[in-house]
Amino acid sequence: MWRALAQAARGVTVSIDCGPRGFTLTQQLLRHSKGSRHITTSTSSRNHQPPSKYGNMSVEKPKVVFVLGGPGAGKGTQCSKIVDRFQFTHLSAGDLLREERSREGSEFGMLIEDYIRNGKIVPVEVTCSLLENAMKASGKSRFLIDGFPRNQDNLDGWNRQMSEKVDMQFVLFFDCGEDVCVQRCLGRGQSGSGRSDDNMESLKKRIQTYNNDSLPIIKFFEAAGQVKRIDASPDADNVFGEVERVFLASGF
Ligand SMILES: Nc1ncnc2c1ncn2[C@@H]1O[C@H](COP(=O)(O)OP(=O)(O)OP(=O)(O)O)[C@@H](O)[C@H]1O
Ligand SMILES: Nc1ccn([C@@H]2O[C@H](COP(=O)(O)O)[C@@H](O)[C@H]2O)c(=O)n1
Repeated sequence: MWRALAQAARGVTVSIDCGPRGFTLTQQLLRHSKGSRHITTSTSSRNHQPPSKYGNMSVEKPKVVFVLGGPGAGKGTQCSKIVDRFQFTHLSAGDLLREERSREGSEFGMLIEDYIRNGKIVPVEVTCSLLENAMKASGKSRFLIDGFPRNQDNLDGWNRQMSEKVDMQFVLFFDCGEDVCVQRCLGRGQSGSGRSDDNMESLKKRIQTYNNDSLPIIKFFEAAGQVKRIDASPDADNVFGEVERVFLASGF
């Protein structure tokens, strides 16, 4: 079982106790932060994204939109459309974890696979470091952070490590019934997603995690007036119509 032992100043270096051998997580992850497959950014010249000032931390903070919703609600689908239309870089926490799981030599591969297959939330020290590394590596300044924060541990870790370094705009919440979510994930599995969690057994656990751990986080943001709720049950183009309205109204 993983246990966070300590977090150094500014949350950059994190030591994780992973069984008998200790190691420094950020050193492990930083070596592999360049050229990641999970990053999708607009290539259209009309959507040219201003260069980031994140590297030297001296000027404007990067803007972040959290994208939340049940498994299969359509977060990734809508993020691709937002990237095409607005000046954002898409970072999926799940994609980053899958990439780290598959990386040759990763110390975390088997543990991440166990968490994903069982629909559990990976300790924030891993996920938040992957996100921060990807943000820095992108050189961009507007981020859709998809599938994060997913539980209280995610939120607490983000607040320790990242909240003061970024300018969080709002939470984009894709609200979708459980049955629709399940059918979409099963359909994605049947279409060859190759995901080890697009099956009924994993989905039951993912939905339980969503209801028990993720919904309270969405409610927390809602109470703070930070949630933009989108009905995610219509077809993807109609959902995007609503998403577009939200981004335009928010000045993007
Ligand atoms: N509005 C929609 N109507 C019908 N199908 C959709 C819609 N949005 C997405 N899908 C399909 O549902 C499946 C899940 O979509 P997507 O991967 O975008 O969801 P997600 O919320 O990112 O899922 P996860 O959290 O499991 O990664 C995909 O096969 C996608 O093509
Ligand atoms: N913050 C997160 C996000 C995801 N995970 C794990 O990855 C699985 C798949 O996530 P998707 O967003 O791609 O559906 C999820 O079920 C978790 O096991 C996580 O641990 N923390």
